[in-house]
Amino acid sequence: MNFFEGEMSLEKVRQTLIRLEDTIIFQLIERSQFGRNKIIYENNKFGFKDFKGSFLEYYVRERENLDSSIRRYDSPDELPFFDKIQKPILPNLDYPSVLHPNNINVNKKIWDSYINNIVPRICTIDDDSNYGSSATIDTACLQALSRRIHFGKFVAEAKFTDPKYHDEYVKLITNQEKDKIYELLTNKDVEKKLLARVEKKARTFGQDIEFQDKEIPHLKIQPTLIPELYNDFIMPLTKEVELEYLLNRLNTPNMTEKDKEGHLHSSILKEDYKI
Ligand SMILES: C=C(O[C@@H]1C=C(C(=O)O)C=C[C@H]1O)C(=O)O
Repeated sequence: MNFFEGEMSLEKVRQTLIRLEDTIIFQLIERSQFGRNKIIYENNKFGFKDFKGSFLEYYVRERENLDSSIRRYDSPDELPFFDKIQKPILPNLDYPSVLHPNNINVNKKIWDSYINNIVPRICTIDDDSNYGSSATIDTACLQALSRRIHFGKFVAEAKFTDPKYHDEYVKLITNQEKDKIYELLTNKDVEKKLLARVEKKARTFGQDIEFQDKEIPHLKIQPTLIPELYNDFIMPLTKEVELEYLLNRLNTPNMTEKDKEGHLHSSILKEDYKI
């Protein structure tokens, strides 16, 4: 089953977001076991030939070159529906293409938030020289975060097509009323439940089995950090994607069958759109 069979239901999309929490939390816990290793995010520190970026950018680029499932587009016309609806993204951008196929402004924010806020908060040790391991997990973290945040497009599409809110959205979008759209797409109840759930998951997934006999379980990560990161970065960025998608929603024709198909073969792997 995928989102496009029948109505695109908000419930189905939300279930996927919940499932993606597991991936994100596991990867962040993994990353927290290594030092911050700041040097891997700084440009020009490793003396790569003909490459001026950071170790992480180099690493991600090389990894993607090996991964045939990452599709690079030759022109904006090739972009599938959901990418067209955002500003078309051309290849040869500054940032690695794990994050490319979608919205470049958001991609930059994901990248910057991750490096400047998320990593410093979860890594308690400063530098332990595990540069390769750190970059490997960073790639997985960025992929998981990017995927989750860009799912905002599906969330927004489901909200837009919901008969209960459709007319209201059309009116607000016609007038480009950003704040009101943001307010309408925000669901405080869902957010509150999410924050409680991800803390519980962090507490559960982060237990060290070796220390199980002790009365107080040994936790690999401070569990309250995870809801903090969701609250400060992951949810706001998701909502930004939703908002931008909706602001552009009336400029684009409805999805054709071909668009639906194309989309399922697009940037984010096909499997990830299945439930
Ligand atoms: C994703 C949604 O939209 C908003 C963003 C949320 C999030 O990023 O988790 C949660 C609730 C909403 O405020 C949703 O409604 O499920």
